[in-house]
Amino acid sequence: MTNHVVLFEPLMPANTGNIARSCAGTNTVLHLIEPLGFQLDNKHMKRAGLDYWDEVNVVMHDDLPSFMATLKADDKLFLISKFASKSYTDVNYEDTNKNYYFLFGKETTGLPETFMKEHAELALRIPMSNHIRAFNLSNSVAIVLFEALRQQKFTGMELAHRYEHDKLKD
Ligand SMILES: C[S@@+](CC[C@H](N)C(=O)[O-])C[C@H]1O[C@@H](n2cnc3c(N)ncnc32)[C@H](O)[C@@H]1O
Repeated sequence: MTNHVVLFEPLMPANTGNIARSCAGTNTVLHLIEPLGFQLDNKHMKRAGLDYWDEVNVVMHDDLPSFMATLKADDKLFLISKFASKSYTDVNYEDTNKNYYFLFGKETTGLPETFMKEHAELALRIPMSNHIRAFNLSNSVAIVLFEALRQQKFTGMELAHRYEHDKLKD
């Protein structure tokens, strides 16, 4: 079982850097669908991802159809979009034999409308008030990813760690 975060044409390097850091910390594969709005060596992206960029398994895709062509019959794909009427919490992500792919839209225009309509049954919303247009992309990734990880009982992650200088222990 693996979790996959898929970013459709991300524009802002700091968002992708933050998401790369979250992926490194959760053993999640990061897929980037081109074109990107920045160079992968952008200093803002590197800074947001700090020293963690080398720890992330990054897979590049030329475009959305190329990414879709890599999916296997058993893979579970979800479109993460405010336009969905089903909540991301109303899905079971527990099956540890499956690959879960969470596809997020670009910061300005989200996912393409025709693609959304073709796969409407796969769309999931993060509940939100009407005071904002949408959540930030990297926050949206963290919200959905950690619900999947919670249901998977944080498999492969450390629930506790003994640090050399530990603020809670001697
Ligand atoms: C800044 S939002 C883009 C908003 C854009 N106007 C749109 O049409 O989706 C960037 C991405 O974050 C995710 N996102 C933000 N808020 C969300 C919400 N309430 N529910 C689900 N996804 C959300 C989506 O993947 C979205 O494409």
